[in-house]
Amino acid sequence: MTAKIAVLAGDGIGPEVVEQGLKVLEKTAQKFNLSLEFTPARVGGAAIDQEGTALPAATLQICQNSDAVFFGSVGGPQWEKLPPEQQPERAALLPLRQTFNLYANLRPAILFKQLKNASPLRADIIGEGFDLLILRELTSGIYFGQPKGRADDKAFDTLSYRVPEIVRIAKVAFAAARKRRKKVTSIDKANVLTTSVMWREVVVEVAKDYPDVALEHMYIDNAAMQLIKNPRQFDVVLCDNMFGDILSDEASMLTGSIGMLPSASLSDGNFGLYEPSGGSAPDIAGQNIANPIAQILSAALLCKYSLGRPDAHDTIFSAVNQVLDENYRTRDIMSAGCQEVSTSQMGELICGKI
Ligand SMILES: NC(=O)c1ccc[n+]([C@@H]2O[C@H](COP(=O)([O-])OP(=O)(O)OC[C@H]3O[C@@H](n4cnc5c(N)ncnc54)[C@H](O)[C@@H]3O)[C@@H](O)[C@H]2O)c1
Ligand SMILES: CC(C)[C@H](C(=O)O)[C@@H](O)C(=O)O
Ligand SMILES: [Mg+2]
Repeated sequence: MTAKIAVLAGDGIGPEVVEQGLKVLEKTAQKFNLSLEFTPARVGGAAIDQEGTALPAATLQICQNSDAVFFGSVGGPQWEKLPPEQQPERAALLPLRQTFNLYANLRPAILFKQLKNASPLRADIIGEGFDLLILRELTSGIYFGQPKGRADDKAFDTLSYRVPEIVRIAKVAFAAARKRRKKVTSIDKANVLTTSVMWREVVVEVAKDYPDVALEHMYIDNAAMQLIKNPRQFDVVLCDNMFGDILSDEASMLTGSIGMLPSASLSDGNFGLYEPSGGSAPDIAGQNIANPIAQILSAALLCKYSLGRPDAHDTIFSAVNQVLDENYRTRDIMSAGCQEVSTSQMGELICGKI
């Protein structure tokens, strides 16, 4: 059976890194005899410029007809003068997440041992490395709560959660932890926020069905500090939408660069949207220097979750490992004694190991 993949490259470095991700997916498909059909579609600022809207109906239709969306990134200074609700992030990415009910956002932050020198952490803190999973609730919380708006000299957003929204993301966290090191750290601000008090209560309830998984609670401010003090204490880090956004960027840097952090946004079935956790990086766009590994590892997650092929995932992961073993680095993860390569060279090198 042919798997249909919508390709939404978007803005900034999006097209450059998506091209490398596609090369890797094509090579992987050959190796594993998978039939993949790619359909490109415009999104974000690129779609605004061509069609006057960040998420054209045709793009949404292509996504609806697909088994997965391979997404680059959207946004940039050119579109920041538009009314906020027309800008790429709010008019394309958030509606996509909501339309497909992609409530579970997996952001695995893994320190490849070859990148110890690229991490800002001290060697004794890194130890043998770390492998944590930031699990971010993606379709509720302050991003989507109503009302939001402005009146006179006031602006407001609403942070709200319903119990079932917390139950479902907590179940994903415990199920994931069961296959890992059996620990969930639930992040909240229950000393101040009413939503967090309920979040904590609900997580405690859900935990009763997973007695084999240890649960701890941590305030967001402490978590931001503990991540740097000792990232190895974490296994699955369960966060609401906003806290997960922030902690995942922080965790990415501990692995060497935001250019290393992939993500999978999932719902209850096999459909998913796969994108790097970072953005369109306008400061380096068009220079062929962006790190494509986050996009390539997002392709690996696509194989695992939407195609049901963990073997293809592992092959891509191992290809990245081998290229790092050979000391090839993009600029963001460069260190002494390594060879600097461009975005496209990194993509080629990884393809060569598949
Ligand atoms: N999912 C998305 O589409 C997404 C995510 C985050 C930000 N954005 C948008 O991207 C634009 C820029 O946002 P920002 O600057 O806050 O965040 P950003 O992640 O784009 O960039 C932050 C810094 O990280 C660097 N960086 C990011 N990805 C990199 C890569 N693959 N390789 C090497 N360096 C990389 C950038 O050069 C920059 O210095 C904004 O319009 C923002 O809204 C989009
Ligand atoms: C671009 C923005 C809307 C998005 C978010 O905040 O979710 C991004 O920062 C991310 O982490 O995917
Ligand atoms: Mg973010």
